[in-house]
Amino acid sequence: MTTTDTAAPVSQPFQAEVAELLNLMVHSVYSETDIFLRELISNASDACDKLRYEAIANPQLIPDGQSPNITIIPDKAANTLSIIDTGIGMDRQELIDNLGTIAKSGTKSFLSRLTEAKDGSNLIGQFGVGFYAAFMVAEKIVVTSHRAGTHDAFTWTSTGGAGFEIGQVSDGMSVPTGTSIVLHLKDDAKKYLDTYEIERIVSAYSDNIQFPIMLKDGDAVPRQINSASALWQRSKSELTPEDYSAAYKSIAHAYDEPAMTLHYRAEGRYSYAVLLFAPSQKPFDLFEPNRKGHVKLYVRRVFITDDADLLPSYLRFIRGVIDAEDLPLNLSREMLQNNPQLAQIRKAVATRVIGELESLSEKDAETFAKIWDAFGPVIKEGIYEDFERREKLLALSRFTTTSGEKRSLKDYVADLKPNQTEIYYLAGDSLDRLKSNPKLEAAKSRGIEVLLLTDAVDAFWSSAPLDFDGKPLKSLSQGEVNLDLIPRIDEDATKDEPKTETDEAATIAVIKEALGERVSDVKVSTRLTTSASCLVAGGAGPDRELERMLAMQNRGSITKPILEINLRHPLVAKIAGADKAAGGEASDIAFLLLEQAQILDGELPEDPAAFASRLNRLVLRGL
Ligand SMILES: Nc1ncnc2c1ncn2[C@@H]1O[C@H](COP(=O)(O)OP(=O)(O)OP(=O)(O)O)[C@@H](O)[C@H]1O
Repeated sequence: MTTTDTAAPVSQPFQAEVAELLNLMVHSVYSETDIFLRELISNASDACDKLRYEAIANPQLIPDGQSPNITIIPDKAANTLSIIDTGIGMDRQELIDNLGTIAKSGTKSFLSRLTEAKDGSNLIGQFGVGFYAAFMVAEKIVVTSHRAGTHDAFTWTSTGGAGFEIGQVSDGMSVPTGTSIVLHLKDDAKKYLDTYEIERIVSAYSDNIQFPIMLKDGDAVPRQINSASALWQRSKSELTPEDYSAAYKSIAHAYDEPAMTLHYRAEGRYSYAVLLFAPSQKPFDLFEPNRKGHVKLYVRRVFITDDADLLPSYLRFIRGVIDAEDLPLNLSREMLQNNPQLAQIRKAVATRVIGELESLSEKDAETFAKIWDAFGPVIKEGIYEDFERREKLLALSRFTTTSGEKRSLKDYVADLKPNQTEIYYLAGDSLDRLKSNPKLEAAKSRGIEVLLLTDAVDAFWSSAPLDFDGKPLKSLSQGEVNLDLIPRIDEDATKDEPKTETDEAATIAVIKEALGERVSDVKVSTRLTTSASCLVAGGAGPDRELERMLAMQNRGSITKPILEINLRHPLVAKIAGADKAAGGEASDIAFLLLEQAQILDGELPEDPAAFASRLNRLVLRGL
């Protein structure tokens, strides 16, 4: 390739995060340096995919007779390893943007984890860091690229320090379209010049790349070193678990093992092949706000887009390929959204994925638990969004409850207590706090199981009116909860409960008077057995946890709660005989009932200083 520059190259600094990442790569003791080749080959393959796609509308982008390929050239004399593709190429700005910045916010957060981790280098292997991995083996990298459809070619050169240089090739048209990446290898990376090593890595990691990978060793005729077949088009019986694992890693650019594999061919009105995987590890972009999926759409083995939203957002963790036979190759954006065949495929595949998760949960609970731990909070978004599949998603869901972990609603319903007709839950932000929340008392005293919901998404889906197996889901911190029909199992405890004859109406009136506008109502609680008070939301409004979360995101205000009191509690009983003047003992107790309930819900009293002095006053009086 001609790399003479017409003008002096221009230096550009790396974005701060890139510089930080490179620093880590260069100094990392990470031993799995092989991954660099895999990263460069997958980028080359993506570039070939993109060119083939653009050429559907614009066939002259691919010269006659040329089929996309990737060539690897080790040059022992020059101590360089080149990876050359005939893909889409990059223009000047794309070189700067793609190889000088980190666009994905997920990568940034990965980076901070890398920096924080004691042995961050292990994480490199888990996530892959794309192109920049090449700096583990190269002291200098020269990229020469010619964007298809343009006349110019540019070079990008870096030694991995603070920045890179951009130059222009004098005769751009002498450079074939595509990208060549020349790695000037570090002394300890010379093994990558051995053809044996290259073949080993390609067959381990990149055999599934759909384009031929050619190895050109000196003057020998280049030979193909991968099988270059679309694995999803092969029949299941030909494939081993290792084939699937390799395909997953190569299609998803992943480093973990797939926890679930779904491979089938749909025939009938529409024909298409499906190869989908559920990862076993949480990818770092799972909670990007765009909630984009990662399933690639192919049409007759030609990559079309990875942006077709082939699965609902709550299945965005699923990776893989759907290859349709009967769609036109030149699918426009509108067609992607409105094509009835794609709509049909979307629906059928989502149902299949959920079905597969269902059968995995029955056949292999341990593997399903892995998927649930990593992606449960995402799947639960579907309970809220996918009305049609709500029941199925609820059935898939696993919960930590007062009876144990990983409980399904089916388990819950099987253990219902006599006369129990509802499924109870309590939402909050910490499991420990929920476990000690007084709102559980009445349920506990009857041995009733309660779902403890601590994922941020729980407050949302549980706000929809839901039932499972005909049993409505009911929050213990909202509206009326009456468990009186369900027998108590702690009869001994009830014997010890003080039988105080508190005047209900008078006590409530005193508390109301003291708290004024702070609460919407004061009621006698059926939820409490031992604690003095708790706060609940009115029956019609949202659950308190949801309100609190929405308020934190400035999406609504908190309505006034209802204070529920336990008439049997000695503190409540004290009100009757206490000084009822404004600011007197009765008022102090009323405030204390409110404020301790707030604290138990994980909130702070509105005026912590006043809270402290009231508490001190009461304690001193007692002493
Ligand atoms: N050979 C290439 N041809 C064309 N573009 C390339 C090539 N290599 C890299 N790029 C561009 O540079 C971008 C950054 O590459 P990089 O490998 O760092 O991340 P990525 O491929 O986007 O992500 P990941 O590898 O983690 O999935 C790519 O998205 C692509 O746009």
